[in-house]
Amino acid sequence: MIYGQVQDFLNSNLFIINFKNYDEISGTKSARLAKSAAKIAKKHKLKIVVCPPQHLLAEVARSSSDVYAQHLDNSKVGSTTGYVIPEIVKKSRVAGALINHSEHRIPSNEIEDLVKRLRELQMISVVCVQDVSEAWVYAQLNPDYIAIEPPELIGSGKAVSKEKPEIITESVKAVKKANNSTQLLCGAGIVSGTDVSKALELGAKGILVASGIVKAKNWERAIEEFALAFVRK
Ligand SMILES: O=C(CO)COP(=O)(O)O
Repeated sequence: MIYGQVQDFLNSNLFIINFKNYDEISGTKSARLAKSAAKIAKKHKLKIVVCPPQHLLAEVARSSSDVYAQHLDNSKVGSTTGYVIPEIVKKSRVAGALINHSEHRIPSNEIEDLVKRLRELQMISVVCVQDVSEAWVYAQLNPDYIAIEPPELIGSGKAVSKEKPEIITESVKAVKKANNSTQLLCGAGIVSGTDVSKALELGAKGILVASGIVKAKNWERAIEEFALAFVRK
């Protein structure tokens, strides 16, 4: 992305679908889900990013421009084995990454290094946090996004925006206090358009969702329902 495009990107809402390792997205199904996301994104002029499993990143990124890794390792370019690193995935057209997801936590010094590395590579960084105090700590690193996800609501079908609205409003404040360009996303338990609308009403710039889309019977219909919440906000 050139500079102007990066700015446009950061000014718009963001809808990230984390495929995790659900069986529903195994093999060629990841590319199919990414294609549905791209179709709805285009229809509504909305930023929808997909995070397929690591081994499918390059394949999905061949046909979709908005692909982030679910995790990256802070290992060096060169003689390192079995790690997935920013410089190399960038060359397969991966545009960003989740860092420190609740299901793949890493030490704070690695979070700091990865945010810097992604910035230098002009890739988008999304630092996942579990509570408001972590939102404040990591917002000060100025990642592109902080994604707040209370771990107990992940995969529960009970939306953070309805169960714990205060965690979103407090995180918005924490991120603002850092006084930089970082923006807040939220996730955990989001399964409907009204969950999305509520998250946006509370001040989130977008959402990070997994099972609500991946496990839906009809992917396109579910993505469309979420997308409409962004369009109608
Ligand atoms: O962990 C999450 C996204 O990264 C949230 O998962 P669910 O949408 O399944 O609750």
